[in-house]
Amino acid sequence: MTSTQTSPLAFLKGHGTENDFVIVPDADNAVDLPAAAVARLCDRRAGIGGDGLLHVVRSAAHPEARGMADEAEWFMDYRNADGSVAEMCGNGVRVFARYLQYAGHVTAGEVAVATRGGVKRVHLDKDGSVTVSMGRALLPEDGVTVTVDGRSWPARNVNMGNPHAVAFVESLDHAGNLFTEPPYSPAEVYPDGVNIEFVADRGPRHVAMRVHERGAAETRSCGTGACAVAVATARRDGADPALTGNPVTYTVDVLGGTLIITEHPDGEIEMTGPAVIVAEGTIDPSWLADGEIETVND
Ligand SMILES: N[C@@H](CCC[C@H](N)C(=O)O)C(=O)O
Repeated sequence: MTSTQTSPLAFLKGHGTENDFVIVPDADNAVDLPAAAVARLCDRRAGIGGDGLLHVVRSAAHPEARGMADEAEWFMDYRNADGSVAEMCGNGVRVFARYLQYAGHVTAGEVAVATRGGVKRVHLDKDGSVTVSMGRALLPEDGVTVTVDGRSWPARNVNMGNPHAVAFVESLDHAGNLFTEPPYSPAEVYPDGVNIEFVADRGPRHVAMRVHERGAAETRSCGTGACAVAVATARRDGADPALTGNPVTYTVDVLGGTLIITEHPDGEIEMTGPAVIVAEGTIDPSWLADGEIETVND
């Protein structure tokens, strides 16, 4: 926000499987949101609190989204809790679509949302869940070794528009407290940082995960992470839809609920789960413009 912002700023709060977001509607892209302001808003003690922030802007009004304006009227300008910019957020885009419906910008049915990871088609299902077509996963050959409390695991490199390292563990407790990012090597594999998922088996086509998110620490869910986990698990299980010609569906339990992930033979990945708006209000502009950021989201 610029120091010239003097009128109260509208916000909403929403979450998808408890991956929670501050939502800032700003159709004309008139609000400047530097990293410090985003971190202040996402601070759980001194601010509103969230794993990230959804800046809701018309695509035509945002330099990064103008090229997508013909396909998608709205752009999800996604920020992590520490203020850093991310390419994509799977739960965020489902909550973003729920917000568009809540605000009357769209009715139930399908809505296209522009993201830094391209245009995503989101379906507001009649049962209250939200399904998003996430596109295809990339599976670079190079992986890393992740270490927690003296235990190490190989982690599969999966790119869902944003980077993920997926490690299979015997118990999710082995991921430790995840207050800080687990060390991984070689670091060069992820020059822009990475989201790290720990996965444990729960049954046939059913896994559970915990995640350390880039720019936010441990969160209770990560949509792109759940997709990365489903793809990595399918490859581990010898269930590559491109080879079998059959879609494969995984149930992925996260700390905040359950996501259903289907990978189709053409590589397209669909994710379904809840997305809710829980509150709305106004931000005091003098509070936001003022003061130091002393704590990070936890
Ligand atoms: N929680 C999100 C992912 C948000 C971005 C991530 N922290 C990154 O920096 O890549 C999701 O639901 O996908």
